Amino acid sequence: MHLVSIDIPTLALCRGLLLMLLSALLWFSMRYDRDVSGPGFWALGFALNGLAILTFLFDQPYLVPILNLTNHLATGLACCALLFGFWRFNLQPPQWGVLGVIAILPLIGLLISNDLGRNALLRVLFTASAQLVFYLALLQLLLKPFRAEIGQLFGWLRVLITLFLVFFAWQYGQIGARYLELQVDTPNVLYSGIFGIVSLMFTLTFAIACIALQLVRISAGFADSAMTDWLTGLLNRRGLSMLAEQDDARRHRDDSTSAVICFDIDHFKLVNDRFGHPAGDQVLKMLGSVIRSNIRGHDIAARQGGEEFSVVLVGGDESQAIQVAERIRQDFSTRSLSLGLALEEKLTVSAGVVQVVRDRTILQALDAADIALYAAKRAGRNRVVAASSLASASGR
Ligand SMILES: Nc1nc2c(ncn2[C@@H]2O[C@H](COP(=O)(O)OP(=O)(O)OP(=O)(O)O)[C@@H](O)[C@H]2O)c(=O)[nH]1
Repeated sequence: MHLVSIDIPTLALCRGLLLMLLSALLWFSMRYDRDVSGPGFWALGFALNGLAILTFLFDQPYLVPILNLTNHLATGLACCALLFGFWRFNLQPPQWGVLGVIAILPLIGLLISNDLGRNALLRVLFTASAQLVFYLALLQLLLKPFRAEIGQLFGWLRVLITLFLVFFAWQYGQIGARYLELQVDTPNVLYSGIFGIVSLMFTLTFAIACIALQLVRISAGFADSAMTDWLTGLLNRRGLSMLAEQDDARRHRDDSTSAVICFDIDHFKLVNDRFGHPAGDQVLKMLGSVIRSNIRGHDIAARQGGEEFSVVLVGGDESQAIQVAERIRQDFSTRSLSLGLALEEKLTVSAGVVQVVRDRTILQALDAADIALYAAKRAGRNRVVAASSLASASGR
């Protein structure tokens, strides 16, 4: 009994064309992305997938060998491109062995089925095995999102793939049973039709999920650049305020400390006046890189504007901050020589240091560090002054 009548070529046409369309959309989205390699491979993968499916539209006997070859080659390469795209997207190294298996299994299936001439089922089973390897590799890859924003989408994709794998196992389990000439009593046309529709829905949802992943990454990139200083790559004032708030909440929760340092390049105006703004920019970039190389990964570094930089030593105290500030001060004056500016003296920085006391915020501590910084300037520059030393001096 036929409950529904499903026209396989029409289904193939819809699926092939929709995949091409989604591939074009992914291609288009790459205009807004700095790292285009991941989505570029997805676009290629979906286009190849579409091409493989469109081969089902033709049924002229003389075309069968070339269509079979195209279908198998395109299916294997499509899975490789999609997987490779996920590796690139997730900033992980590709596993070439897995790609090799996925690309070669469908071709082996094609060769064996032609040589043995038994029937087309063997060929289908080899292609399905390659796809199974692809889905399993993908499931494993989706366990490790490279940034928090995409974690939820990765979770949804895992659920989608797992559900599809159930259908996949059911369909190809039946084909395998037929190949082994086991007795399976199923209305195959209807079931293949249902599998065709499920497979269509899955592939389209999968392609749309890739577009969504790409959009989330693009918007996360925009958010990052709104918080980043264009010249040094450190945080800007906005980024600093956001992370400072997070650190305030953490200290409140853990009842722990942090320390802040403010830096200002001494007589920086002279550099601009004598060597021009581009040379001044070089000096600012260098201080940014000196700071970055002297703090730990979870510390916060920002260029607040002009030649003023600040650092939050997360979980640090005043004595650690003095050490770090001293290290940066010395490193900066040594490395400034490498810029080759014809200055009579080395370039130097002054710094103000303060420990963030209980019930105060990082932004309040930065104001106190600024006062210490200007005390360092008044005392002759090229030195580190702790806010606590000012308080004890004024208390005396
Ligand atoms: N090249 C460059 N210069 C900048 C930038 N932002 C601010 N400046 C310059 O930084 C200089 C700051 O000068 P001042 O505030 O007078 O300070 P200073 O010359 O460093 O003197 P002291 O801080 O008292 O040691 C000005 O000349 C600004 O034009 C920037 O993004 N690039």
